[in-house]
Amino acid sequence: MHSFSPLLVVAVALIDPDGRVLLQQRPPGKPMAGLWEFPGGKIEPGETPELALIRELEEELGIRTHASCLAPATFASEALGERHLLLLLYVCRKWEGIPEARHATALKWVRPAQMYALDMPPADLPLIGLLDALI
Ligand SMILES: Nc1nc2c([nH]c(=O)n2[C@@H]2O[C@H](COP(=O)(O)OP(=O)(O)OP(=O)(O)O)[C@@H](O)[C@H]2O)c(=O)[nH]1
Repeated sequence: MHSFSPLLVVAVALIDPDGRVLLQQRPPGKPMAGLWEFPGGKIEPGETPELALIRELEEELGIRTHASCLAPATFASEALGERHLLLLLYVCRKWEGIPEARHATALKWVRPAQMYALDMPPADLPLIGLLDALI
């Protein structure tokens, strides 16, 4: 039987009071360098998705949030090389601190409609319409 071991990734649309969403640009040297993505990363063994996201937000952006501020929004299911990516997307409107690009090349706040014009990972494209409807 074919064994299926998905790559579990958690990501978040941080939404500011103007309805803009934070994207970060993947740095050189990483797969998909230069593409604009939602902050997040792989869920480590033993972590809940929410704790993985809280950890990634601290590491990548230097901001703090709580599980109660993370609302599950949608997910993406997409082939990724030899693996299969399951990307769990949350939305969050409340955090502490000002996001800074600790890992990314750059950050930018964009409205969902503007995302269609940006280079984003293939898994992210189906998520844009949902965010557009949600915000
Ligand atoms: N964070 C994030 N990852 C995404 C998005 N879309 C997408 O396909 N991915 C993929 O999901 C995976 C996330 O892994 P990562 O490399 O960013 O996460 P990480 O920080 O745990 O990795 P590292 O510790 O190996 O550097 C990558 O293969 C990345 O290309 C997205 O919107 N946000």
